[in-house]
Amino acid sequence: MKNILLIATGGTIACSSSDEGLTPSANVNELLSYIPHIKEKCKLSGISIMNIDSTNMNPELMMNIAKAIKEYRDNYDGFVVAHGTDTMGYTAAALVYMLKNFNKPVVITGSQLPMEAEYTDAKKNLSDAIIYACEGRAGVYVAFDGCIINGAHARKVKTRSYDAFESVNYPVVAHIKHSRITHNEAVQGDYNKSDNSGIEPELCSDVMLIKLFPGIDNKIFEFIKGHYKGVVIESFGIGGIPNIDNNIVEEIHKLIEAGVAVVVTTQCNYEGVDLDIYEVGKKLAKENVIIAADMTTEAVVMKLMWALAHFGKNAVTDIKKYIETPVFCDRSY
Ligand SMILES: NC(=O)C[C@H](N)C(=O)O
Repeated sequence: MKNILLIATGGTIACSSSDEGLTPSANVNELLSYIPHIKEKCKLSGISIMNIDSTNMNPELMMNIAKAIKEYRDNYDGFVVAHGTDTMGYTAAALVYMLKNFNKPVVITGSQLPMEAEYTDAKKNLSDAIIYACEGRAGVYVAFDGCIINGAHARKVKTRSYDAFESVNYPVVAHIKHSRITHNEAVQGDYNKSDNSGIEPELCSDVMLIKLFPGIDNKIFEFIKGHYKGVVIESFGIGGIPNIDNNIVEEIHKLIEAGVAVVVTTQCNYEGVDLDIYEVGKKLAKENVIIAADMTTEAVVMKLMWALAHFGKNAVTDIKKYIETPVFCDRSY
């Protein structure tokens, strides 16, 4: 029987109703008490390392999740993280980078309704996550509504429905129905075997994320130059960046000259950026602009945080190389 550790962090899955609204309160053993049948599938232990609504998640706390996995890495065959759904896509992506050289499964899950609610999705999601962790397929995944999603591609797309998560720009890795897994073998072969050389739980949070909109004021870029080591810019469409009245292309030149790591992604959900299509983009691509390709914004923000923690400011060439190289199939080009 596989030995699995459940790491509880809070989220709706652990919430109870109170006069102030839903608050995370159930501890890890209470969560497990709702799925007694799972004991037939594996040996389970649980720890609570925080009990927060995931709107309060931050890089420091994400690092604590990675550190807990590092601490228990040799004692278990797989790990399940119970987490709020609102920032789950960010934490999943952060774990992909912090754990990229870890060769055991880490499955993150949560729910739209609390475990104690009558029509909760929590029991299924938690059971599915544990069942997938028992499979022994290394990597970081999100288990939600019967889907197993690559941790670098999970995005919350619905605020209320059970099918809240989508696998953006990558196929669903497996489906789980009535505890039975159907693997999508077409994608399994893509994963490189990690060398288990170590968990690197460091992130640098000196990062800004900007979504362009018609009329955006350039002054924000001057502020970014003085305060951040990296910025992710959600451009228009396949990579459109204003260069006439509101010359943001010029601002990007200045940021790069100042040693800030500038990543260009898109505000479209699907298919990614390609700066080679339009003239403005082509010019930018020749500089040290980092191209996010079809990574999700969640993944690119966390990859930048990981890269900045390891390569530092003024190491933009190394950061560019790292971000533009696929890790756990986070980008397809
Ligand atoms: N469904 C949820 O888990 C939402 C909650 N606000 C959280 O992210 O912690």
